[in-house]
Amino acid sequence: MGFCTILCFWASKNQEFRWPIAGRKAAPGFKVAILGAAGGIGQPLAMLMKMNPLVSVLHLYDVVNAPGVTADISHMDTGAVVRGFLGQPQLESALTGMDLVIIPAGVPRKPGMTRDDLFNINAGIVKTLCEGIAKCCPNAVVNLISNPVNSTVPIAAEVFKKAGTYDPKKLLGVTMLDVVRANTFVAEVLGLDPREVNVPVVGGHAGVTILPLLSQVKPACSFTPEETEYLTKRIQDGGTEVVQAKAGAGSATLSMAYAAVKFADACLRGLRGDAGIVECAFVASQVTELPFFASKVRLGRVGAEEVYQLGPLNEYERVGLEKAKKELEASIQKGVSFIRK
Ligand SMILES: NC(=O)c1ccc[n+]([C@@H]2O[C@H](COP(=O)([O-])OP(=O)(O)OC[C@H]3O[C@@H](n4cnc5c(N)ncnc54)[C@H](O)[C@@H]3O)[C@@H](O)[C@H]2O)c1
Ligand SMILES: O=C(O)C[C@H](O)C(=O)O
Repeated sequence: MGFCTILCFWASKNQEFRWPIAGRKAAPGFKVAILGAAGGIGQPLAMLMKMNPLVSVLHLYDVVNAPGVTADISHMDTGAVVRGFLGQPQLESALTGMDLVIIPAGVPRKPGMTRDDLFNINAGIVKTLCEGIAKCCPNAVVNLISNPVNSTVPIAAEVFKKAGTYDPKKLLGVTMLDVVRANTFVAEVLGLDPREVNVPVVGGHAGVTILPLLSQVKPACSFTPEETEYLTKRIQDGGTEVVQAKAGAGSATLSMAYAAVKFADACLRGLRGDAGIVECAFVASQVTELPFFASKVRLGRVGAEEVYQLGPLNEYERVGLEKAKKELEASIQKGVSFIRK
């Protein structure tokens, strides 16, 4: 039996387990927890958050392999103090005192599945984790990655409402990967560096609910109807493109970790009080008649401080919006009913 096996066995029996066992005092900064930290997204996300100078404490929670990932990440010579938490008995310790909780816990798609096919497993996981957040860090900003985001965000909201801790500004469904993909694919068509391109992506995070607003791309540009059709479809199917290429080994993990860190960093800069931090996210919204919708939001000291309207849409986008709302409504309702049943 190797040292790690003994450690994992001991950790699973010992609710007070921490890694490292003796740690140094944390420098000023934000305390961030990753739930699902040993997964395909969780591991590179943990690595990138350990490199973020705004993070002083990084808690890595998972139901498997948290000690191994924590030992590994803790050897990086960056500022954040890293602690690992393994299994449900350690969830409360993982969450207590956190400013930001990032959730990539849950199962990913295999070829042929929709994100909604993940609902039966991931809904329960998100519910349990959010109950922990409501109890241990009710003021934390939550970045929810677990699919189907269109339903897991409403689930989280209902859990927080039930616990009496719901603050719509603090619950953000992560749709940053859609923006990252849109920037990349649009830049390819325009022959630009993707860092020069910004594409707002609104609606939700599944199929036709992913609605890129190509009429609002910066820098200002125009597309032929064929380019619009190609880009919209490619952005909507970006996740499926990766699922198919991975052929059963999961869905996007590395680009998602990159996108999650880009979004988490924006949230932390907002919490710090930086002005003008605007990103797209799936949030409680009055932009349409639906209770949740992804659009640009201004991130500030208390989370999503302002939710922006969609701006002028062209006819192609107006048609897309109607399709998106129809599917979104059902997904939101499914999430709400899971808790209210
Ligand atoms: N929002 C997005 O844009 C986006 C992008 C990519 C993937 N995702 C979703 O993110 C989720 C994770 O994807 P992945 O590729 O990292 O999957 P993965 O299977 O590689 O990792 C998931 C991790 O979650 C852990 N986990 C399971 N149940 C848990 C629980 N109750 N508490 C804590 N951790 C738990 C697993 O042990 C595993 O380590 C999936 O639902 C996937 O669909 C979302
Ligand atoms: O496509 C998936 O299932 C994962 C994720 O939602 C993605 O967009 O890559």
